[in-house]
Parts: sequence; C-alpha cells; structure tokens
Amino acid sequence: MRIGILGAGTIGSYLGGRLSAAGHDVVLVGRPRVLDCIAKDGLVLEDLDGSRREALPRCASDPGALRDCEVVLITTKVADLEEAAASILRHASIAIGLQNGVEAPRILRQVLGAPRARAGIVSWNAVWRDERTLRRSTSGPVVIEQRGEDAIVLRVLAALDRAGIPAKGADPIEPVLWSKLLFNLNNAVNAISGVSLADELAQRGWRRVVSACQREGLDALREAGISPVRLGGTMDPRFASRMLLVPDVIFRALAGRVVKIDAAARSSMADDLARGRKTEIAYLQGAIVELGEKVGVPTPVNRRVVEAIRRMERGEPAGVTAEQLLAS
Ligand SMILES: NC(=O)C1=CN([C@@H]2O[C@H](COP(=O)(O)OP(=O)(O)OC[C@H]3O[C@@H](n4cnc5c(N)ncnc54)[C@H](OP(=O)(O)O)[C@@H]3O)[C@@H](O)[C@H]2O)C=CC1
Ligand SMILES: CC(C)(CO)C(=O)C(=O)O
Repeated sequence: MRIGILGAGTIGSYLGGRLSAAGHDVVLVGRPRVLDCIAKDGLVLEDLDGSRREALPRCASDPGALRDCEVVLITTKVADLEEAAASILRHASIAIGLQNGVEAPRILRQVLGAPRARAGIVSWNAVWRDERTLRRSTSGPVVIEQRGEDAIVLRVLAALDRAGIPAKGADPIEPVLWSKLLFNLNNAVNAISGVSLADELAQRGWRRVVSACQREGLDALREAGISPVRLGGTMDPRFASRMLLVPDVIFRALAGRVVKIDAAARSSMADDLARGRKTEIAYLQGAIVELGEKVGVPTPVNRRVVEAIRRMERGEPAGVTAEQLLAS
C-alpha cells in the first residue's frame, strides 16, 4: 500500500517506519531536523518485546510528495493539524488524523470534507533513543474511525496488523477519543512529577491526582451525555480511575496485567516541555475544564493542572505537589 505520513515526528516516524519495514511504500513528510538523518541512515524501530526492525522510507519536506498516496496518516500535534490538512487539500487521498484530544474530527472534516476525513488514536507511547532509533514504550492498540465497509481504512488496519501494530476500527470515533483523553489526563501529571511514567504511576499521590482529573472528566461527560468506551483489554476509564486509588503494592500487581510500560517511557507532554515546546494541555485538561463549564460540573483539579503546565511552558518550575493539586 502507498502510505504517506504528514508530520513525521515521534509517532509518525514510528508508524511509518514499521509500515515501511513490513514492505509498504511509505513516504515521510516532516522537518529536515528530524528527517535528514533518517533519509541517509534509515530508521531502527524497537518494540516492547525487544524486537528490532530496520526501515528506509522515502523522506521529503514538501507535502507534494504525498500526492500519489492512497492514504495519509497525519501525525502533527493538534495545533498544527489544520495547516497540515490544508497542505494536502488538492490531493485525492483519505487522511487519518492521529492526534490526542477530541478536536481532530472537527478540524479534518472542516478542512478536507467529511468523505476524506477520518480520526483515530495511538494508545501507546514512543521514545527516541537516538536520532534514528525509536522505541515503542507502552502497549495498546491503534483505533481508526471506520465508516461501514470503509475500503481504505480496512486496508490500513490490515497493513498495521501485518506490521505487528495491533489496530482496529470504530464508528463513531468520538467516544474512543474521549476515552483516550481520559487516559491522557496523565500526560500533564507525568510532566509535573518530573519522573518516568513507571515511577510516577508507582506513587499513589500522583495516581490520586490522575484519578481526580478523570473523575471530574467522567462527571462532565455524564452530564454531557457522552459514554466513554473501553480502549482494549480491561482499559475501561471508569475502572481505571478507581484502580489508580489502590495502595502501591496492589497497584503494582494489577497494573502489569493491564498495560506494559518501559522504564524509559515519559508522556509526550513531558517530552514537549523538555524540548521547550508548547504543550497540548488546552486539548486535554483544558477540554475537560471547558466541557465542565458548559455542563455545570466543577473541575478544580484539572484547572490547577492546567495552571501548573502553563508555568512550565514559561520555563518556571511546576511548583506544586500532588497534595496541593488535590487540595479542596
Ligand atoms: N509521542 C507519543 O508517544 C504520543 C503522541 N501522541 C499524539 O500524537 C500526536 C503527534 O505527537 P508526536 O509524534 O509526539 O509529535 P512530534 O512533535 O514528535 O511530531 C510532529 C512533527 O510534525 C511536524 N509538523 C508540524 N506541522 C507540520 C506540517 N504542516 N508539515 C510537516 N510537518 C509538520 C512537527 O514539526 P515542528 O516541531 O517544527 O512543529 C514535528 O516534527 C500528538 O497529538 C500527540 O499527543 C499519542 C500517543 C503517544
Ligand atoms: C503515554 C500515552 C500513551 C498515554 O498517556 C500518550 O498518549 C502520550 O504520551 O501522549
């Protein structure tokens, strides 16, 4: 299959690399800063089980290189999605936006029209080990909006599966995006904690903050009439928000059965802050605060998390403990 990746950073390069290693004709479009080395030396893709694959996908900085692709996976941050989608407006391909948050379907449908627009989620995390080596560092599926017998989407799901990336379709996609958002409320807490995902989640104090953010989100979603869904396995957000509250020893025993987390993994928000970049907080905790305001549900913990991340974006320390975030 001829597959384009637009916005080849962490997620795009990993997905594109795995698809290329499985024999698909992949072109990565992104910044020279990321792609120059990959174009020359190729990618090394490590997986959770320790397996390694090599790939040499085509690389370009001009979105014109995506003209002949049957499908384009857009893997920019949410804030860059509109501009990225507009850059392929004249092409014929279906575009699949794989951003965190719930805004991708609206933006893509507005720019490209509903027939060409699909959204989805990547439930795992990836980290750069060096400038050409990426490691998938948590487990979980890719889920893509699939409208009935959606031929191209079915081919993409099959291509991902063949590349060893578990993938499934969903219609409608919105409940899946809200569920993923509830899990992504941990991204900011991980960044504030300053430690790896595994170390943060091992501490009940930080887990209580994530759980409080999720419970505020679940209350707001219920008022709004939105029912989140399971993302795979036992990852029901309602169950997860309660499981986070158990003592550390019990959590350690349960968590390993639900999700695998590599010792090096950090959230993409922690990565963004480490690189001095603006974060996606407005689309995560910010979306819960906004929904809460709309439906009359208070969201104080999510608000405090937004404020802490805004401080970190300005280069200041987060300046809050888990207890302060939870204070009533
Ligand atoms: N990283 C992770 O492990 C995970 C990320 N996600 C989600 O996936 C999405 C992508 O995240 P991630 O891969 O980390 O992001 P990255 O910032 O690593 O990659 C996005 C890349 O796209 C580039 N870009 C932006 N606009 C354009 C454009 N118009 N044309 C070409 N390239 C462009 C960016 O360049 P520049 O830096 O110059 O803007 C950047 O290099 C986010 O919504 C994130 O929340 C989901 C699960 C896990
Ligand atoms: C870590 C993960 C998979 C969930 O929090 C993620 O989506 C991210 O880092 O953006």
